[in-house]
Formats: sequence, structure tokens, C-alpha cells
Amino acid sequence: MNHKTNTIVIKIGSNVLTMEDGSPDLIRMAKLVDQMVFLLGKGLKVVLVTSGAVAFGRKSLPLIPKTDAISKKQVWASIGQIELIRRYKELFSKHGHPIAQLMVTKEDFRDRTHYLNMKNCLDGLLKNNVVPVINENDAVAVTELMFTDNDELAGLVAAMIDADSLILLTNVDGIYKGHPSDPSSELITFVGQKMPDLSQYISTHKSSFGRGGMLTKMTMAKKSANLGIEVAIANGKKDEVLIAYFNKELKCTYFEPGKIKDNHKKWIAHSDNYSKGEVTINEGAQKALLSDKITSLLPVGILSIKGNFLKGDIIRIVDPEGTRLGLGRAEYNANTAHEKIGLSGQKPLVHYDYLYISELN
Ligand SMILES: Nc1ncnc2c1ncn2[C@@H]1O[C@H](COP(=O)(O)OP(=O)(O)O)[C@@H](O)[C@H]1O
Ligand SMILES: N[C@@H](CCC(=O)OP(=O)(O)O)C(=O)O
Repeated sequence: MNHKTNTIVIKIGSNVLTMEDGSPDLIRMAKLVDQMVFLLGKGLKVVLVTSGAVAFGRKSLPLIPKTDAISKKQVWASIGQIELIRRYKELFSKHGHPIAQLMVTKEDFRDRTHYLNMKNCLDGLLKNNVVPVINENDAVAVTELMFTDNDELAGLVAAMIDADSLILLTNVDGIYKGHPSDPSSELITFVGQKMPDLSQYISTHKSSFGRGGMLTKMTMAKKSANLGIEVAIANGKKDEVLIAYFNKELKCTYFEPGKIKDNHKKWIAHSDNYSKGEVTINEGAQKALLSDKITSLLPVGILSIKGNFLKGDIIRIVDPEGTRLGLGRAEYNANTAHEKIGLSGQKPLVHYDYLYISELN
């Protein structure tokens, strides 16, 4: 944790809160709440993104055999969430800390009004020293409306509130160069802004109750670090894990934060799934956008346009070879943009303030 951390988002995976047989690990839960209270005592603002609703519900109610897979998840999550949040309230209350519950879906991050309403709520809770406890609303979020997992939700929340740190607690110490259970496997302890892609080391294997897997965790960690948030993937089963992180003594996979992006850019950076169009730019425009100069995307640098986007929609920006360079908010609709392709002296299609160029192509 860097010296300037004021706000930290802590994500706790299903496997951290469950024992081998899938039953809730209430002792582990209590230890983690005690550590979050320690961080609060050090003056940090803490936001908790917690999995575990499905896991808690699964053990509380056997379902009739013909219940389909989606209904099972929805039923278990909607039952388990009650026990999950009740336990958190009980544990935080013992230390005099009030908590709040937010149940969200991916749609709440697409719509800018929803986004700003949620940000307003979170800012209000943090100002009043209330710990927000956030989970995906599994009762309504199925298939394409789902986050890949709560790692993605945690990254979106960290960007939304301009958190300084994001810690993803799972059931291994971090990303290994081999299988995590192999004693000879090396733990990757540091990931710099220019570190090559780590996906070569990551198997699709997931822990028993996890949903996303290490690949989504790594992807979200790198994207968050690219937005200026320091990230750690660490073992939530390790005693004192949050204390060790606070004291900079934690064995984990640490992602070095890049340049801090403003909040508009953080929202846009996470909007790839909502893009309504695509513009291919020429080499001159590509060079300008990748430079350190403050540059908007001008029609003179556009080669082609796809999609019938409207003013205000998010559009993808790709280089002449079709490689995604970034995202931006369209200042006018696709028809107007088509009329301006290649013309100089025109209003930017994407203004710099609403332009996000990923440094991780
Ligand atoms: N290279 C790797 N290093 C560490 N863990 C890995 C790696 N590749 C795959 N994994 C798996 O990813 C799992 C953690 O992801 P996940 O199951 O989604 O946990 P969580 O429930 O905490 O999100 C680990 O338990 C491990 O089995
Ligand atoms: N909303 C779900 C979250 C599932 C999820 O993302 O799990 P994990 O990959 O263990 O963090 C639940 O509470 O079970």
C-alpha cells in the first residue's frame, strides 16, 4: 500500500469465505472484518465488494433436482445474501461501524445517470464513515447482464470512487508462473506498467466456488493499475493479510499504478462492452493520440466509421490494422461523422476529456 492511500476497495472472493465443504467460514469472515476495522482506525476509507451469496445460500437450502442452473444461482444468491449481509452487519457493529448494502448490475455502470447516482451514494456513505458492502444483484443479473465476476465489479467501483488501492482477496498468494499448488512454482510479486502479458501463466482452472478465475482477476488488475490505482492480488485465507498489506510486508502480486486518469476517463475505460460504434484512424492520428500531448480525435484522422452511434455514445477507436487503441464518447452521431471523414478544420468527434487511450493494447 502506498503512503498516500486514503480509499481502498477490498474484494473478497467466494473461496475466502467458504471452507472446503462449501460451508461459510465465519471465523475467516470475522478476522477479515477485524482487519478492515484496523484500516478504518488508521483513517482509511474502506469499500467492501463481497462474493459469497451463492455459497452461503447453497448450504442453507437444498433445491428440487429439476431446478435449472440459472434459477439455482438466483435462488441461492437471493437467500444467501441475507445471511451474508447480516453477518457483516453483526461483525462491523461489534466495532461500532455502520455498514450499507448496495446490490448492483453491470447496467448500472453503462448508464451515465445510474453511474453518477451510485457514485453520489458511495461518496455520501464514505463521507459519513459508513462502510459500503457491495455485491452483484444475482437475482436480476444473468447471462450478458452479469459481470464476469466480482473482480470486475470491484475494478469498476475502484474507478468510480477514484480509490487509491484495490486488493483482490482470493485463495492463493497471487499469480504464479506454474500451478499454485506446486512448491516449485514462482510467485510473480511485481507487475510494472510495461510488464508483458501474464496470461501465458494462467490456467483456466478456478477455485471450487470461484466464478471468474485468475484471468479475469489479472485483466481487471492491470486495467485498474493503468487507471492509476495500485492493485494487489493476495490470499484472503492468510491471517493478518490486510495488516501485512498496510505495512507493505505482504507476499502477493502487486500491480504498479500508472498515471492517474480523471473520473470521466475511468468510466470510459470500462465502457468497452457498451460501445455502439467503431472508428478506424490513420497513422498520423494514431501517433498523435499515443503521444503525451493533449489531443482530441479529429475527423481529418479518420479512415472509416462503423455503427449507427448517436451523440454521447461510447465508440471504439482502432488503428489501421484494426487493433483497439481506446474508447471515447462521440460528440456527434455517425451520420454527421460520415460527412466529416477526412475533412480538416472540423469539431473533434471525440474530445480529449472523453477519450481513453489504453496503454495496454
Ligand atoms: N497462474 C496462476 N496463479 C495462481 N492461481 C491460478 C493461476 N492460474 C489459475 N489459477 C486459479 O485461479 C484461482 C483463483 O480464481 P477464482 O477461482 O476466481 O477465485 P475467487 O473466488 O477468489 O475469485 C486459484 O484458486 C487457482 O486455482
Ligand atoms: N454475486 C456472486 C459473486 C460471484 C463471484 O464473483 O465469485 P468470485 O469469483 O468467487 O468472486 C456471489 O455473491 O456469489
